[in-house]
Formats: sequence, C-alpha cells, structure tokens
Amino acid sequence: MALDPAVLVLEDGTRYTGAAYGARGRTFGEAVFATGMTGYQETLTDPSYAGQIVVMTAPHIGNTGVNEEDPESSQIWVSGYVVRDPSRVVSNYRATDSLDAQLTRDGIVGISGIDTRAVTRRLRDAGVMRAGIFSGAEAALSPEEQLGLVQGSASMLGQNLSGTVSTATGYTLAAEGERIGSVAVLDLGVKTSTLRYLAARGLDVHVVPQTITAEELLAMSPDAVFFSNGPGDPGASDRHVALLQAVLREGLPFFGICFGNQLLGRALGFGTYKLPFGHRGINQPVIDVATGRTEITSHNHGFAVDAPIGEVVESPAGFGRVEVSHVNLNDNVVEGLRALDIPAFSVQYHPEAAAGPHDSNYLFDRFRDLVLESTRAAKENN
Ligand SMILES: NC(=O)CC[C@H](N)C(=O)O
Repeated sequence: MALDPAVLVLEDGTRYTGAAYGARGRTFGEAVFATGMTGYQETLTDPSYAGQIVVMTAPHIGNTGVNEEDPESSQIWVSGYVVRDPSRVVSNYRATDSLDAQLTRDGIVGISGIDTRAVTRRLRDAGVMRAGIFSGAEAALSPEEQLGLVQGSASMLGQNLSGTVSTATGYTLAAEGERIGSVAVLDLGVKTSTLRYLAARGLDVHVVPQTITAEELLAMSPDAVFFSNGPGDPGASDRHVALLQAVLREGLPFFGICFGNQLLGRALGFGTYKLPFGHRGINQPVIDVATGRTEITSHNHGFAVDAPIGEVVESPAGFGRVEVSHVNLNDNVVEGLRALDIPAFSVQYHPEAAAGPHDSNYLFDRFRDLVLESTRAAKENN
C-alpha cells in the first residue's frame, strides 16, 4: 500500500484507504461525485463546491496540470478531493504547475488511489453523505475516532454558505462592444466566465456582495439584475429570496443561474428540496420545453426547485404566470423557470459551461434581449 497513507471515511462507516494527495491533515464535507472527464481546474475553483468533498469518476486526473487562464475564481473551494490515478507528469503548454502542488499550496486535503467508481456507486445507491479524509498524522487516528468526527460534522441541509464565498466589496467589469446597459450581479459564489459572458453582451457588470440590501441594490439603478450560482441550501437563504422579490416587484429584467434559479423558484413561491445525489458533470441532457430541443449541459447542483412540469401555473407568491422552461431528461428534475408576466427567467444548470459544452450559451443572448426590450420600453415611456 501507499507510503503516505490516507483514508476516506463515509458517514455510514464505509472506509476507503489510499494515498495522501495534496495537503496533509483532515477535512470534512459532503461527498459528491462529478462525472466530467475534463475541466478539473474549473470544478475545483467553482465556489459552488464549498463544503463538498468531490469524487472524480474519471480515473486519470491532473495530466494538464494547472494554468492561470482556467480558474473560475481566485482559489480552490472544494473541501476535499478524491481521485483514482493522479497524473505523474504534467503535459500541456499552458500549464504553470502541477495539480498536486496547487492542492498542497491551497491547503486542500485530498486522497488518491481510491476506486472512485465504487465510491460513486455507493453514493448513487445510498445518496450523498458526510465524509472525511484523514492523512498525515490524522491517518493514525482509530477508525472509531475518525467515524465519530465525520458523524459530528455539519450536514449540507440547512447550511447558508453565501458569506464564505461572496466578494466583500463590489467591483465592476466594463461592457464589451456596444453598451446596452448595466446589470447588478449578486455574488453568491459567481464564476468568472459568467461575468465575461455578461460583459460580452454589452452589459456593464456591477458585482455586489451578498450582504447588499434591496434599498442599496435599487439605489444603483441597474437596468437588470442577475443572481449567481453558489454553495449551500437554497432553503436557508430567506434574505436573498426577499431581496429578489423586491427586484421582481420593480419589474427589472432578471436572470439566475443554479443557486439563482433556486432563489427565483422560492421568490415565485415554490419550494426547494435536496436531491438524492445531485447532478454534477458536463453531459446532462436537458430539454427546452418551448423549442423541444435537447441541450447537453454542464451541472453542479444538489438541490432543485419543486414546481409543476408541463403546465402554466400562477406564481404562489403573486408574480403572475410561471412555467417550467427546462427539464432534465435523465430524472425529470426542474432545470429552468420562466415567468410569463414579468421579465424573469433562470436555469438550474450552467450556460457559462466552464467546464462544459456550449449548447446553452444562447441563454445569455436571451437575457440581453430581455434587457434591450426593457430599456427600450423605459425610453418610450419617458
Ligand atoms: N452550482 C450551484 O449554484 C449549486 C446550488 C446549490 N448549492 C445546490 O447544490 O443545488
């Protein structure tokens, strides 16, 4: 066995032994599996993974090293990283370092030499679980002690993690090309590519901290509002739901991605619930109900909106008619919402597709069109 042992312990007592990878020590989080065969750097730096131990189903990880262009934020956010066979060589012209070195530098405790597909089958059958990785001196703790620590760690259900990942102060990205207006982006763990795509649609992008109040946000007079992806349980974000309801009452165009979709669902009056093992990967088939077209999409969510599929319904919170716009073809989970009487829509998956296929990039155009329509109408009324 490995010279530098490590162990992955699930809350049901299942243990997988392997070798230390990245930083040494102990870490806890919700064990989830991600099925992407590429894009590990984007996954690791996606703030939505805060609080999660990510198990990679692709067996060989790290062969392109890490570079300075692909990160989705300024740091690695996963709580822990589980891989089967880390690449011993880095082979890419853009690489500036190895993945192992970056994990170590960022203090991310990982484990390698694990049969990650076996772990995945366990999580698929039993549902996601709390887990811990123990390496270095921590590997010598008794199995009972390790299990006790895992069982005493925090559960994802009911956790609000927005404060951990959000920017402390606002900042702006200037619109590229012809400017059509401005968008206030609530940073709940936003990814860099999302900001780039919004700026590329001619929007001045004002990123604001998650602590902002409705008064402060509306005082900025944005032409539109965007709520980002992010970690944690949307059921524990009442303040952001109230903030969004204030935005919707103003009639401002709204677009939300992932956590933003869950918050739109709640603002419209629907509930959210925890999926057994979530969707994470870059090959999820989603149907756009309006066009009947299927997109292959990038996902990372463990919760979903509970809304009726296949019918137009009245928003229980009084925002007019609403429909589920997108549905996952694997398990019929709600993947998008569209309000019919106010300019608001959102998707549960990732049109910024980092990593992932670009099938759903049109959604940024749809948002731009909504902003154009709204600013044109505002001008006519003046
Ligand atoms: N990527 C995201 O925004 C994730 C949203 C939420 N934390 C979930 O797990 O469902």
